[in-house]
Amino acid sequence: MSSQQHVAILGSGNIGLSLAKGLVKSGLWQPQQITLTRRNVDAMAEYATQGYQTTTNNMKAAKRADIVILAVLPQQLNKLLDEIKPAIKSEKQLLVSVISGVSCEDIRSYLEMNVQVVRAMPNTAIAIGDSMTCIATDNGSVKNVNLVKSLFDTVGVSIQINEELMTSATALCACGIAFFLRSVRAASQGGTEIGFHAHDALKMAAQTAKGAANLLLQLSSHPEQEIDKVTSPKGCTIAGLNEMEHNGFSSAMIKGIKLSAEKAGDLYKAED
Ligand SMILES: NC(=O)C1=CN([C@@H]2O[C@H](COP(=O)(O)OP(=O)(O)OC[C@H]3O[C@@H](n4cnc5c(N)ncnc54)[C@H](O)[C@@H]3O)[C@@H](O)[C@H]2O)C=CC1
Ligand SMILES: O=C(O)[C@@H]1CCC=N1
Repeated sequence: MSSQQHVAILGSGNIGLSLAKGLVKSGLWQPQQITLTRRNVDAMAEYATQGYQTTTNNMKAAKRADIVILAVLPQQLNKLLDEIKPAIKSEKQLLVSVISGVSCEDIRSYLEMNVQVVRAMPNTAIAIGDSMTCIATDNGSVKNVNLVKSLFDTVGVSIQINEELMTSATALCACGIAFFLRSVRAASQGGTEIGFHAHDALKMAAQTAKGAANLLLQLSSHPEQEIDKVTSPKGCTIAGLNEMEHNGFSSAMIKGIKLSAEKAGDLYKAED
């Protein structure tokens, strides 16, 4: 990463601040190369003491930056674009948006400018460097897509997908964190009912979920292949698993993901 490059993160909330921390932790970026904006500058005081530039002035932050990361909520985007429009030069900045439901073309047409836009959809595990991030563009150069990929590779694993799949990626990976957390919570509630203190049950459920995910990631195997190893004939696992399926376990997850994907596609349109 060039030591001359500067990145502005506009809307430094959960995702924006986690990304900033990841970039610095990677050693590829210095805090001095990163400007953070937020409406309440006091909420970034801790970051200012670490050397990040902090400001409420989006226009100035965008003007100075080579990479401008848009990290506000969908309903806050148009106001932000109005603020930064005078600072954006299509030949200078690369815009990176993590905003759900907003296409690259939505951003260009609002700005009335042919600037390069790359979208990135991380999840909140970005805070611990374990995000699954999907990246897409309709006009970004290969060099810029690789640059954005390298930013998000510092905070987890990233893949490039077609832009039309970004709302699906939002549901599966960004919302997905909540779905898996709720299933861990439900497992811990079951654990408490069968005899464990709540904090023990939660730890046991979370570590078991981590082990299950790692079996798939490390062995590159299929869930059913691993499930077959657990389900002894006439055993207790298949009894529990079938009971869950009779109650709609897989169906509930599939329906929830489909609904989230539909909703993700409507988040920005709802603001028009
Ligand atoms: N939370 C999540 O799991 C994920 C969120 N996203 C997307 O990332 C975006 C940000 O989400 P979060 O970080 O969770 O939201 P957040 O609400 O924590 O952060 C947004 C920040 O933007 C600030 N802000 C609003 N208007 C501003 C303006 N004009 N200038 C400067 N700052 C401004 C707010 O004060 C807030 O701190 C959203 O568009 C969301 O769809 C994407 C993937 C995952
Ligand atoms: O719930 C939401 O709308 C945001 C986008 C993806 C995760 N959280």
